[in-house]
Amino acid sequence: MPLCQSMDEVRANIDRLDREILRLMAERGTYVAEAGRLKPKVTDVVDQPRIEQVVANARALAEQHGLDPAVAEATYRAMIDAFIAMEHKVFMAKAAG
Ligand SMILES: C=C(O[C@@H]1C=C(C(=O)O)C=C[C@H]1O)C(=O)O
Repeated sequence: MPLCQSMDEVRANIDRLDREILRLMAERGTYVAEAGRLKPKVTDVVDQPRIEQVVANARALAEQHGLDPAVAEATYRAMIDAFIAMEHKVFMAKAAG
């Protein structure tokens, strides 16, 4: 049973889901900023074991929801890279006083 009858319908649904994803990404970003505020040393900003744990969680959740885990992993690695850049800025602003 197809989900959509037209490309307009496909894109309306993608846009609807992107609004939710972006709202959740913004909320996620507030906690990444908190990490930048709480970490004592700049070398703590990139925590490789934690990154691998987040990616493994994303792959497992993707499988549960019927998403290709490779898509989840690529998306999460790109997202975490961008959040780390943001966290680094927060850390440097804090360190500058
Ligand atoms: C938020 C953290 O900082 C970084 C960002 C992460 C993320 O976006 O999930 C994970 C690991 C960190 O390198 C953290 O250490 O938990």
